[in-house]
Amino acid sequence: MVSAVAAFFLALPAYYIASSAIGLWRNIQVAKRSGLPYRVIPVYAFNPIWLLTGKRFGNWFVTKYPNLWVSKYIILMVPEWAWLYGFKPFAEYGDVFMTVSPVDCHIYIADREVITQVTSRREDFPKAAWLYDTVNIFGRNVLSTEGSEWKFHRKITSPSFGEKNNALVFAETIRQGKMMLRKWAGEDGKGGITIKDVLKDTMRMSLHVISKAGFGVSLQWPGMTEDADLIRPLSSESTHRHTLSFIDALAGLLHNLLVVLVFPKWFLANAPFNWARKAAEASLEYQTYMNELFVEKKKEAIASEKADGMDIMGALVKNSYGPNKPLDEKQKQTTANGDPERQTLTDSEILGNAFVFLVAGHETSAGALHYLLILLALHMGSQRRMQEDIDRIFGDRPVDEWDYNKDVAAMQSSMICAVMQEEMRVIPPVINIPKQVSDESDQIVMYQGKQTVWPKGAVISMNALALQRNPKYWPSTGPSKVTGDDNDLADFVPERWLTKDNVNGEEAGMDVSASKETGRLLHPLKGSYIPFSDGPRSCLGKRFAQVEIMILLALIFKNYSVELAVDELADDEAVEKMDEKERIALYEQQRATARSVMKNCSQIGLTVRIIKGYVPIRLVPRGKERFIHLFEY
Ligand code: HEM
Repeated sequence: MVSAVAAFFLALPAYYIASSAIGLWRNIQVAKRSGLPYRVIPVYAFNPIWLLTGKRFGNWFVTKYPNLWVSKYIILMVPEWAWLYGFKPFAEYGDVFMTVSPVDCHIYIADREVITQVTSRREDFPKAAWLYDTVNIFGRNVLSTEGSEWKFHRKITSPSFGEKNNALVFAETIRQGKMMLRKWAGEDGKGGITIKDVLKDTMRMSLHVISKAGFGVSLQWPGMTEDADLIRPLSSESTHRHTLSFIDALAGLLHNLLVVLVFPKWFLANAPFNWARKAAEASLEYQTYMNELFVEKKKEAIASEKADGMDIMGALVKNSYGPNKPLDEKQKQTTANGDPERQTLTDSEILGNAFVFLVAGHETSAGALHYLLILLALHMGSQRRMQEDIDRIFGDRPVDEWDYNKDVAAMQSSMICAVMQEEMRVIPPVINIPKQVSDESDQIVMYQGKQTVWPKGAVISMNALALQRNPKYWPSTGPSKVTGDDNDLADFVPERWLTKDNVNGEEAGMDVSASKETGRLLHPLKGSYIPFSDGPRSCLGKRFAQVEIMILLALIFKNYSVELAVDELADDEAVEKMDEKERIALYEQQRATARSVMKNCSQIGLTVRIIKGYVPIRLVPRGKERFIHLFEY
């Protein structure tokens, strides 16, 4: 008996090695047939044990022994190599290459023509929808579905992201931005307050905007009004006794998103851990609030109220229940699959879509704004140029007179837009946008003028970060001032978007003609700029996010400059006594610290964010800067 058990355990590793070797051999044959350059990686990069240990060990090895032949194998196995090494692997292996492991063939792309083929041939290269299965917990939706079901969701949800909603985003961002400024610059508006957890506040900011523009619920910042965190049902018909406020339910759910998506609710609710029960509570409270909102919106839709300034969920409910609803009640109960006639979403689908708007629109915008504030504190010249454009566009007009139609159009051809575009070029919130080759058949893709055969079912990553640093498509303004590299494509240089300053554009193959959408800003070649993805499955909330980010930049930088806070190096009194030279040296020291913190990013959740440390900043009234005016631009 003992020897049988021992034999079994001895056989296990042998079986594992043999099956891995056979899998690897098979996948190498597939890679050879494809005609793509490929690299063999002996361990599947998403092996859970490797995922936990590989980043530290792999990155240490690759950094310490970059020229060893083993490093060339390890580099593509290091979890998050896409963030850590940027364009480097593509410079070495080509703009499209395949990794071959015992488990799969995975295709990575940083070539704009290939990206355009993948994004435009939607049925040949569907979304890897299985990656998003878990976000169906509150109902099926536009983010997680594919095929005819996705088409249906997209058709119904797109109109609710129209201009009326964007105007609502504009107005609500101003309202929320004013409250955030009161927190950051103090009630007297004098600034000088060190803000440590910038991301926490930008998260609150974007959550409040989506709460109003997505669900029609107005929220206040803590301490701004008495009923900021009031706990009350959102429907007069509800008798539910809430235990969390609406904002705490949303924030709690998003904070525990991975846990809620992975574990069943009954398990979390009964688990012996406080964090698990809190996650279950937030999820239940969120669901109850949403059901209450739904009841109210249905009443409004039936009564034909709130035609203007409609929030996204309100527009979806109106489509299903309003007087002009396309089809009858019975059809709402059927499934979308194979039902091309259907014109309205079911109740569960409306709630499912509301949830993904919250998830997709919250962290992405908040993260971008967080990075923007730090990058502008690091790049004082760009900050100054943006402020000049803000003055030109808004002049002395009070904020209440800012106008959605006029001002957004003007911002789109200004340094405000350049700064935003550049931030998403160097740090795209979603680094690897996932696709797959259709399960039905292999697909032919043209790469560098030749046919390549992409094996059916293969996973694809469109690597936005490497693509957007590819020197074939992007003009460098010179050697990097940060790293000394021979181009500055990994650096934040918003000026490269201003066509009149862009001397390298044509040489680098850029289409430097002003685009219709962005006026005098650089118009990237098709497929070379994809922070919002591209093609029919690109981001539904692109304009929503752009309006939100640009108007916030204008609001903050109209009256304030943003500087790095130096509290950890010197207190205010010490800074006061310093001469110019000492201040410059101090700020340079803090800049170096900020840069090293910013390297410590990771895409653990949905988007990239700093995982260790933080970069504190301060708002300073314009004209009263302590540091940044001392630097030459
Ligand atoms: C800076 C902000 C944002 C960025 C960078 C961004 C980026 C993206 C990307 C890369 C995708 C494609 C994902 C994939 O195919 O796997 C996507 C899809 C999507 N985004 Fe955004 N997003 C942002 C803001 C928003 C906002 C504010 C909303 C809604 C309020 C939103 C709603 C969506 C939806 C619904 C989809 C799925 C579209 C479909 O599959 O048809 N996003 N976004």
